[in-house]
Amino acid sequence: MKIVVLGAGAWGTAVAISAASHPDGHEVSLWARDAAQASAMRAARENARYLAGVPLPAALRVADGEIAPVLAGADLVIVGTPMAALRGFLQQLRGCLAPMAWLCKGFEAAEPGAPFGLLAHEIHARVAPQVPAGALSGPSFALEVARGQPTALVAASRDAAVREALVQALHSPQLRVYANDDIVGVEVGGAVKNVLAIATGLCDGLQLGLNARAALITRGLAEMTRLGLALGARAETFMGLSGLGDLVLTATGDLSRNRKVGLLLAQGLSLQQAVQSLGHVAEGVYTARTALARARHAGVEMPLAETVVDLLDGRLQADAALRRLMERDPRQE
Ligand SMILES: NC(=O)c1ccc[n+]([C@@H]2O[C@H](COP(=O)([O-])OP(=O)(O)OC[C@H]3O[C@@H](n4cnc5c(N)ncnc54)[C@H](O)[C@@H]3O)[C@@H](O)[C@H]2O)c1
Ligand SMILES: O=P(O)(O)OC[C@H](O)CO
Repeated sequence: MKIVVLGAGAWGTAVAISAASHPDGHEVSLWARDAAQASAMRAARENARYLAGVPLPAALRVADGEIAPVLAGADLVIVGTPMAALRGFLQQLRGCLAPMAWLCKGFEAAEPGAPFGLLAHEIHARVAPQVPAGALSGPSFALEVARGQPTALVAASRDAAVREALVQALHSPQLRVYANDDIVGVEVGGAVKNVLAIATGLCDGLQLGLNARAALITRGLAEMTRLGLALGARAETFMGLSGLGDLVLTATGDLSRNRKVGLLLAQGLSLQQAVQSLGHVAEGVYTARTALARARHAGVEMPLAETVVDLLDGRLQADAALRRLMERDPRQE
């Protein structure tokens, strides 16, 4: 296959490395918007800024500049940027006939005048519905995938051809790719787990204990599922890789940037300091407000997300956040 990955951050690069190492011998291009970064990657055969120490396979070509020539003849196009850049790429890809998939996990910030922001498949439906598309999600730290460590992902799309293209491109002895047609469930899981990972980082940073962490993850899963069901997802999706799987990984794995934001807030850093120190995107910071706005619009209660939003917006101090959650009225599980 000829595969193009747009965006040379940590995850775009890791997915491109994985595709270029595939036993079927795919031809893979990784496009970076920054020409200097692309040229450094070509020279060093490494993405030193985002994935230092992992060599780029010989079958991986690094591109920059105009996107159209890079896309020519592609069998699969993967957008590897954060959520905030997806709409712009979908607009550019309107004429694309090849299956495409995005890697971002989150809700877009609300457009001016809109009551709330959208999930990626909702942006796709409005901007480029004619392009066959879907999401690649699931529990996956870029560094582990780039190193070829065992990982299982989910190819989510209502379009079977997109699910099949992703499986054909990436399923390998190192990387299992499961197909799922519940794109709403897969995307709600991928977005909300980022918010919950901030909460878990905070909980662990404040040394509240393992009981508290388990309670947070379990109640977080309930919260995520409630929102998903209200938006049309299937309940069983939340028990799978893109729900429970990604929530456990991101909430407990120290490679998570979202978890790290929570840990840094617990140390007393401001949100700005925490975000700046990462050097990578932490989608939960941008997604939390939209997730909560969607929940309110759908009449769904999300006390954990609400607490994270109040914390991020400076209305609540770290140590008061847990008190508020613990002081809620008793209820049925
Ligand atoms: N890193 C991971 O382990 C991982 C795993 C699964 C999913 N994700 C998701 O993938 C998405 C990307 O994450 P990441 O870790 O690669 O982020 P990152 O911060 O490492 O890199 C982001 C990349 O996107 C590029 N970019 C940003 N805006 C752009 C624009 N407008 N046009 C072109 N390029 C642009 C940046 O230059 C950078 O190369 C996020 O939504 C994240 O939640 C990340
Ligand atoms: O580092 P994070 O918190 O953005 O999480 C990365 C992946 O989404 C984990 O599946």
